[in-house]
Amino acid sequence: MAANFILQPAGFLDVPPFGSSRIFGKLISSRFFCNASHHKFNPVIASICNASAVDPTPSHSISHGSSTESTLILIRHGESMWNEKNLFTGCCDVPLTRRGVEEAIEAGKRISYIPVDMIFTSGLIRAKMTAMLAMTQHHQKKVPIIMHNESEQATTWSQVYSETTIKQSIPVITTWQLNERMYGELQGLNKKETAERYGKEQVHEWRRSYDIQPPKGESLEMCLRRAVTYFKEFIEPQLQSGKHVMVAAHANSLRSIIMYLDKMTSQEVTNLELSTGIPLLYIYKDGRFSSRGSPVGPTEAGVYAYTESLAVYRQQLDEMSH
Ligand SMILES: O=C(O)[C@H](O)COP(=O)(O)O
Repeated sequence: MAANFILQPAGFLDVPPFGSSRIFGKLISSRFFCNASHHKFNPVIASICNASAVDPTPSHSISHGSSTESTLILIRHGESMWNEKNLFTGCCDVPLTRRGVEEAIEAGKRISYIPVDMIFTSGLIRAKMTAMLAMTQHHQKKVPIIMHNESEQATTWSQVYSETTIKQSIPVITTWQLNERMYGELQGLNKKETAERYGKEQVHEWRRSYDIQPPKGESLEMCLRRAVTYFKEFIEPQLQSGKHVMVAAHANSLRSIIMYLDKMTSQEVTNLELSTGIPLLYIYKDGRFSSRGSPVGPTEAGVYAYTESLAVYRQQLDEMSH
């Protein structure tokens, strides 16, 4: 039985009274919801649908009456080889430096006790590397698996056939909507040299203003339109259904998402700077996001005291490893 036919995807299917039967769940999912061919014109839906089938159960959730609490981790990728050279990168697909690899591993240690059921990354290797390296440190010891739904064949050829293995996996959805802003004709140029040529103020405006586009590139506002639309449409429903989500992306796609989460004005966001490899934690509850800053380390008590759920989850992981 193929992975995307096994379990109902949370958030897509209201199971009827007799739907707790696994068999019935299979039939419903395969016929109406998780059949890759059914979604062949919508790879995004297919991807998420398939992912939900990979890991259907939140690793730990606490419901308070009708409300569920879930965690959201945002992380900017570690230092890339063009960050090191101080080049405008945008949508150019460059890997992490050695330091970037270490930052990703360090970030992984900092979130090693925070539950993660699903990962969303941009389509760029520096974000994917960061997510994967971070997960090598997680105490849950689940394996992140990149979902391949770019074609029907890719979906079929990447099926997992063991339910036990599926339970030990974390689906990773990659999507261009979380990519770095497209920096247009600045891509590949040195930031310092560009400031010398066009003036510091002009370059600062291109880099930090909300609605001014760099030459032939995207403004933050344009980047926000695709990143936040994707977030609302595909990530928020997962949080609503109780899944704990990590998003590995980029300075500007994350600045736009944070602008939305923290309800920042277009003026406030101009001062928001994100360091490479620093995870940020949000708690999602009753349809609201509250920012909890950045977990400092697995031994630091503070962050786990924020919610009962996090404290219990941490304790469970500790018990499992002893
Ligand atoms: O694309 C880039 O060059 C960086 O990742 C972000 O650049 P910025 O700090 O100029 O926005």
